Formats: sequence, structure tokens, C-alpha cells
Amino acid sequence: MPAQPITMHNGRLQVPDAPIIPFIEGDGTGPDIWRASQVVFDAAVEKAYGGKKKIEWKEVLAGEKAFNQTGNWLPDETLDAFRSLLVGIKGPLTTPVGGGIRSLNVALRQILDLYVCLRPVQYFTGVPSPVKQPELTDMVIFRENTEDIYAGIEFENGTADCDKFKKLFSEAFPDRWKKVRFPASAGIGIKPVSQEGTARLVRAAIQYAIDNDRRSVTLVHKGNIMKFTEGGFRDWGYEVAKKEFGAAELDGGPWCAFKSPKSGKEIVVKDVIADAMLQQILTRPADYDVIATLNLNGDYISDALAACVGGIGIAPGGNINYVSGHAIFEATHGTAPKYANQDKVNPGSVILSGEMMFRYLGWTEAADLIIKGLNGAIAAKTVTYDFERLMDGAKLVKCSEFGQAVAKHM
Ligand SMILES: NC(=O)C1=CN([C@@H]2O[C@H](COP(=O)(O)OP(=O)(O)OC[C@H]3O[C@@H](n4cnc5c(N)ncnc54)[C@H](OP(=O)(O)O)[C@@H]3O)[C@@H](O)[C@H]2O)C=CC1
Ligand SMILES: O=C(O)CCC(=O)C(=O)O
Ligand SMILES: [Mg+2]
Repeated sequence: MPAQPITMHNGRLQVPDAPIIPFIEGDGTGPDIWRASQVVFDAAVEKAYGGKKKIEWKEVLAGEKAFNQTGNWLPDETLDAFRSLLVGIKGPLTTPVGGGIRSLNVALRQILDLYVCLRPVQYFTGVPSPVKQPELTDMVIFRENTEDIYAGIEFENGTADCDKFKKLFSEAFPDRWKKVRFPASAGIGIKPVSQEGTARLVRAAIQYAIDNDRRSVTLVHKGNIMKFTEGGFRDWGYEVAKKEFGAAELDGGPWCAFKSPKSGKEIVVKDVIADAMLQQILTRPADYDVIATLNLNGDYISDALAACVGGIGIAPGGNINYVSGHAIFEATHGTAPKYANQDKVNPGSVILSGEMMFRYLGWTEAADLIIKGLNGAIAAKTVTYDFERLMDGAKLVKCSEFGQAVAKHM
């Protein structure tokens, strides 16, 4: 079975029987989690295909390991591998607060134009949760991944660039400049949100709702305050629903609906302001289904929703460009540095990110086995510290042991 790259032909992924998949271990707890997860992935493929398919893993470097070995945080070879091999997976990478390097995680998404950050949030029976009915939360977040304040256009107060920007801005827009409350010491950030960027994200979310028989797509924004960025997102989102999917306004709008071309059922496209959404995910989670939102809102909502169904230890994700086929799957959580090298944390988020990757590749049998194995390990109450501390009668296992338990229950 020759190891071969995954390719894209006529808008469809071509997946060989032995695809070469690049992976980044990650910083902090990343190496522990990766080791536990790889065991699960290989076991799922072996069990599903009996040796007829296998993954050819290719380690690529980023973050601290890359810096220590090459002096570069994100080497060109790593970017070339993700570019040419199309689909990969990664552990979390550290981003310092304040100064230092900008996020490598965000850089990968931007350089490869992975415009959708797809984060499904579902409840697994038996997982301890802080809410009364966690099973009511069943949402799929489509977070815009390339725009918003994450574009990284910032000016640090006191630098020559910041002074230059303030001068240009104050001269060109004196009325708006007057609104800056403390101009002399202000750092400045810019928030670009475009029609194209919004349209491709919302299009992907609506298509997902059609393909997966979902009831609604909710545009989450703060358009009452940021009218031409967050408000633009809402308006352009509705425009996509109407122009591309034939949605018609309900009761005079702006909510609208169309019949799914696949199931014939109605899919409602609606919107909600982000602060209200963050309280309603606790008070009325069943009202929400597919979520389409901007980059920063999506970051906050991802962690909040993960908490509702049992925490960030089982919150997977994928960064995807549905047009080019490029995708990098990764957990929602970060490096959890205080637990690094203790073989302690929950590898569930990366395991489920791999499950998403297998489904993306069309290897549904392997993906289904991962879900079966995870459900089995949780039902047997063999769980890592994050679940064990909240579960009665659970057996505390290490990160690596949880991976083995998932493999055993497939
Ligand atoms: N995509 C990426 O690579 C991301 C990277 N980051 C980066 O990670 C670093 C650390 O960020 P931080 O804000 O501490 O957020 P983290 O998500 O790394 O950790 C916050 C807390 O979440 C819990 N947690 C995280 N991962 C797990 C896991 N696998 N199993 C169980 N519990 C877990 C722990 O809670 P408890 O203390 O209760 O046990 C942990 O202390 C930063 O540099 C940040 O920029 C952040 C998010 C995403
Ligand atoms: O890149 C980072 O360090 C943080 C990213 C993040 O929080 C996320 O993608 O959810
Ligand atoms: Mg985040």
C-alpha cells in the first residue's frame, strides 16, 4: 500500500488507502494528548478496514519544538506539508499574552485560508455537566476564521507606527478621532469584516444544515453596536440565505426560511445579538442548532458551549476551506500548561477532532468506531481527572490510559 497525498479533483477529495497525514504534536499538554490520540486513530482504522487502509503519519514542527530545533516558530516545511498534503491535525500551540509572537494557530488558519472553524457541541451520555439538561445542547458552530480583530492589525501605543496611524486617522477623520477617549495612550486595533468573508462562512453553515437535516441557522453578532462589521455580517448572512437558498422572510423579516432541497423540511435562518445568545445557551439551548458567527464571538461561544456539555476536554474542531479542500483539525482548548508532561489531561478533544477528520475524509466506519469507543470508556467510568472529579464512582485514569480505554471499547 503506497503512502500517497490526499488530493482534490472537481471539488471532491480523493483519499488514497494510505494517505499521508501531517500532524503537529503541540506545546504544553500537546505531546501527551497526541500520543494517546494516535493510538485511538490507528486502532480505529485497523478495526474498520482490517489492514486495507492505514494512515501514514508525518510529523511537522510548529511552536516550541520547532523553535528549539530550527529557530523558527512556524517553519516553511510545515506550511508546505499542509499545503501539499491538504488534510492534517494538530495539538494546541502556546500564544503569549501581550507581547511576543502572534498566534501560530491563527497564522495557520489565515495562511491556508481555512475560513471555517467548525466546532460541533454535543452531549455524550454520562459526562458530568454543570447544567441540568446537558442533552438539550446540540449545536454546530461555524466560526469565521480569517477576519475580525483576529486579522491582527494592531498598533502598540508608543511605537512610531502607532503615532503615524493616529496622525493619519486624526487628520482624515477628525470627528471620529474625537471619540477616542484617551488618545495619547490608546493602542489601536482594526476589525475588518467583509461581504465575501461573511458569505462563504454563512454559505457553508447553511449547506451544512441542509446536508445534516438541521432545523435552523442562527447568525450571532453584535450588530447593534458595531453596525458595519457585526451588523454587516448579519445583513450579508441573510442575503446569502435569500439569494442563494431561496429563503423568504417570515412575518416581515428579518428571520427567513426555505425548504431543504434534500429533506423538504423547513430550515429557519434567524439572528440573535451575541450577549443574549450567551445567556440563552444556558436558559434555552434547544432553540439553537447551527450557529454562524464572527471570529471573536465564535471563540467565546465555543468555550461557553463546551462547558455546558462537560467541558473543554471533549470539545473538538476543524479549520476547513471547503473550496480548496485544505483542513486542519484541532481541539478547542489550549495547551493547559500547568498539566504538561503529567500524562493527565483528557485527550477527548483531539480524539474527537480525529473523528471529525475521518468523517471529512469519508472514512465513516473509523469515525463511528471512535464515537463507540468514547461512549464505551465513559459508560465504564474510566475517565481523566476533569470528569472523575465530578463523577460518582468513577475510576481515575491517565491521559494515555483513557486513549487505551477508548480503543478497547471500539
Ligand atoms: N488552538 C489552540 O492551539 C489554542 C491555544 N491556546 C493557547 O493555550 C495556552 C493556554 O491557554 P488557557 O487560556 O490556559 O486555556 P486552556 O484551554 O489551555 O486551559 C484552560 C483550562 O481548561 C481545562 N483544560 C484544557 N484542556 C484540557 C484537557 N485536555 N482536559 C481537561 N481539561 C482541560 C483546564 O481546566 P482546569 O484547570 O479546571 O483543570 C485548563 O486549566 C495559551 O497560550 C493560549 O493562547 C488556547 C486556545 C486554543
Ligand atoms: O491561538 C490561540 O492561542 C488561541 C486560539 C483560540 O482560543 C481558539 O482558536 O479557540
Ligand atoms: Mg478559544
